Amino acid sequence: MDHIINNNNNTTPNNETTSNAITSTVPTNVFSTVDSNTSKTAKSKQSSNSLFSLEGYNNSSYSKLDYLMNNSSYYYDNDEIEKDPCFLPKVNNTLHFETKDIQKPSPLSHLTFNYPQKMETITPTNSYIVDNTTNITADIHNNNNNSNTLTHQIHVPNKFVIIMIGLPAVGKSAISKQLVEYISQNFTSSDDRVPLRIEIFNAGDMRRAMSKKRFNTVMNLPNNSTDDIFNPKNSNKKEEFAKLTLNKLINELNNDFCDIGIFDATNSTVLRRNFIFETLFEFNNQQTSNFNLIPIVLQVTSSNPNFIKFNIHNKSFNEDYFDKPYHLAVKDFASRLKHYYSQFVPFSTDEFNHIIEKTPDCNLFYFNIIDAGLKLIPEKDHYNYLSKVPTNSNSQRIHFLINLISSFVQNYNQLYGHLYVEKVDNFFQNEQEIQQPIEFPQHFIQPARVDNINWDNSKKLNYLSVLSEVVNHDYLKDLFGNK
Ligand SMILES: Nc1ncnc2c1ncn2[C@@H]1O[C@H](COP(=O)(O)OP(=O)(O)OP(=O)(O)O)[C@@H](O)[C@H]1O
Ligand SMILES: O=P(O)(O)OC[C@H]1O[C@](O)(CO)[C@@H](O)[C@@H]1O
Repeated sequence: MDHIINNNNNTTPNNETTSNAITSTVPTNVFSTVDSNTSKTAKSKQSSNSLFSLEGYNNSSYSKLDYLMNNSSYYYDNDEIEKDPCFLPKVNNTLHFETKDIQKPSPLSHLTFNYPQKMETITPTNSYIVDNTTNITADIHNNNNNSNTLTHQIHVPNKFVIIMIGLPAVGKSAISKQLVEYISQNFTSSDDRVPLRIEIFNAGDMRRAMSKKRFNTVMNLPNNSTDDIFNPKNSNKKEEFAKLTLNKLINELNNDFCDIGIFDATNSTVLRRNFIFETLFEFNNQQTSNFNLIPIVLQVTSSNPNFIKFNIHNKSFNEDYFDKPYHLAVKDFASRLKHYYSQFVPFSTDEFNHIIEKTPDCNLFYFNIIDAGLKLIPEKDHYNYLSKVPTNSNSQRIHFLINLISSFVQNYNQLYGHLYVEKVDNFFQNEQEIQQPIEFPQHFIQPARVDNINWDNSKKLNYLSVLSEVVNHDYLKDLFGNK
């Protein structure tokens, strides 16, 4: 459906006065925009054919507006303006919209824009944007000082990208799934709100899918070949999978298949995160982007050795190791973890501040979950940066989601974390029963996954034995020594 800028001036157009009797005086055209803090008005430079012009906008808003305008059709008193309207090259940050042979706006006439449908979702990013709703008001003044005000709001919906950060096996994927559940549950109970659709995009799944395509197998231990992609010296391969995952996420958001994309990867280096933020902000500035993407960082940290051991244990049953014996899987994952610890840089408030300094017109949110929510983060240590003060329903959506995530994080331990902590405690209950390492029995040579289904106490003791051997005091010291 096309969107029409309607005349919202109560003055009814009067055909008698909309004759072509335009004086040679160039009408003063005003294109004004409103934002929640300030009202900005850009007056036209008077130019012979200028219908209106805009000044004071920066490159990105200029290019979007330029695109918007060039892809619109224009009607003047219900007659389509036949000659393509065009823009003069931008001079001094002023956008001049010109038509070659249009009659100049006459008293009380209508000017109508038809935006192509996709324009509805274009995200202008700058000063003329009000929380992603663009108020475009064009006052066409004539020399009698009558004016018609043409107003239209372009709603540019927000979508959200939750960027998980954390070392392998800290629980990012588990928490992502819990967050999906939490958000979905809280939406179903709401009255008139449209539920937000959430999807998880996991870089490990992408790696496995791509490797499967390439080798028709996922049998190679990711860490047991010359191709060790977890070794920092091979990081470019891993980066490719991350890029593919992020692209997939952005595409699905842009095609409106979901509203929130969770980017589930370690995102453990500043370089990677810079890439993510730049990609998202560039997307927001692109003319072809249908939505404005708001990044939300959710960092998961765990320093409890039992948590780490338990998680490594669980990881040895994941898809990377479905055909591998338990002890090999544990060793391999432990070695992967070492690589990650050696290069991990936690997301910090400095990094947060740096991003918003570089991109002051962005929105950015930052949350932490530490040790399954056992360590509480003071509310003030969750960071919110909203460059645009919300006013309308579009921004209510941001507030609603951010409040929801905030309450998920603040109450994480009561909501989900305590169950996990219980499981860890149960798992280690009998650890003291292990006197010395046990010989690997036959079932350890079988694929680990088979064993995991119904492990009895004796198997558990064997698991603990292997774990204690691999993830031992020296290993943990080495791990944390790197930090
Ligand atoms: N908060 C948690 N709630 C429930 N289970 C958890 C939690 N944290 C860790 N786990 C357990 O630890 C294992 C590893 O967690 P998970 O796979 O979520 O880690 P991850 O950070 O996504 O790891 P990776 O980066 O290697 O994919 C899971 O199988 C899960 O059983
Ligand atoms: O590319 P990143 O940020 O290291 O994260 C993805 C990787 O993290 C892991 O989940 C680490 O265990 C792998 O499965 C996956 O390949």
